[in-house]
Amino acid sequence: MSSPIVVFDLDGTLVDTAPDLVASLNHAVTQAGVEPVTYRDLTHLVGHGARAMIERTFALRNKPLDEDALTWQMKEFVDFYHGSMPGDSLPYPGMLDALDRLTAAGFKLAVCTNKPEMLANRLLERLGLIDRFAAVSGGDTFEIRKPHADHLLRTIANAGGSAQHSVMVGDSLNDILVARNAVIPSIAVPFGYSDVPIESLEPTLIIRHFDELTPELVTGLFNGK
Ligand SMILES: O=C(O)COP(=O)(O)O
Ligand SMILES: [Mg+2]
Repeated sequence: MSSPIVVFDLDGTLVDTAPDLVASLNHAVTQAGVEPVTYRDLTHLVGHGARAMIERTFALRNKPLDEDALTWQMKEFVDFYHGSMPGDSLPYPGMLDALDRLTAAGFKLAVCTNKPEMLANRLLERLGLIDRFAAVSGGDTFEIRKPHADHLLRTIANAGGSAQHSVMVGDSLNDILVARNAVIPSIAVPFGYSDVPIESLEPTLIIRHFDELTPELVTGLFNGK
């Protein structure tokens, strides 16, 4: 029988990965003479996976990037990031307790991220979180990715969850869009890496802190559908 499920985005939602994303990106791009980026830049660069983050960084700095250079940049980025995990990345306040509450109430949990699957799994392993999730899918797990509805729907199916009894929790446009495309309620958090105010994304609900993420709150969204 399929279970109720809460699906989470990873970067900027479950875990504050910004310091390591910035450090790994700068490790790669500065070797090509590209000016290092800052946390403020990151909100415009992140969200579409690692390749897009590198491409956007070169575009931001008006530097050309051909296919071979991109392949080389990806390897530098991934090797450095993978090798330093978990680095300075930390779960957001209250996140672990929220996962405990939901699991105790019978919810399945899953991760739907545009981060490459291998990096997502490694980060969750290094933070001791991997066993909490019935499924983890990355930007390269399927032939499509967020905001395509199937990224979320296939994550839910892989986790043995029920799409009718599911919500998507995220920090950015692609998380709210994937939920809307899949006709699933969305919960936005304001502490991640959105480049626009999350109110403008029109999620079903906004929570300011993980303490607000209770089984009752989630179940209320199912009933409201
Ligand atoms: O790494 C990215 O570009 C996006 O990651 P997220 O989907 O977990 O926010
Ligand atoms: Mg995110």
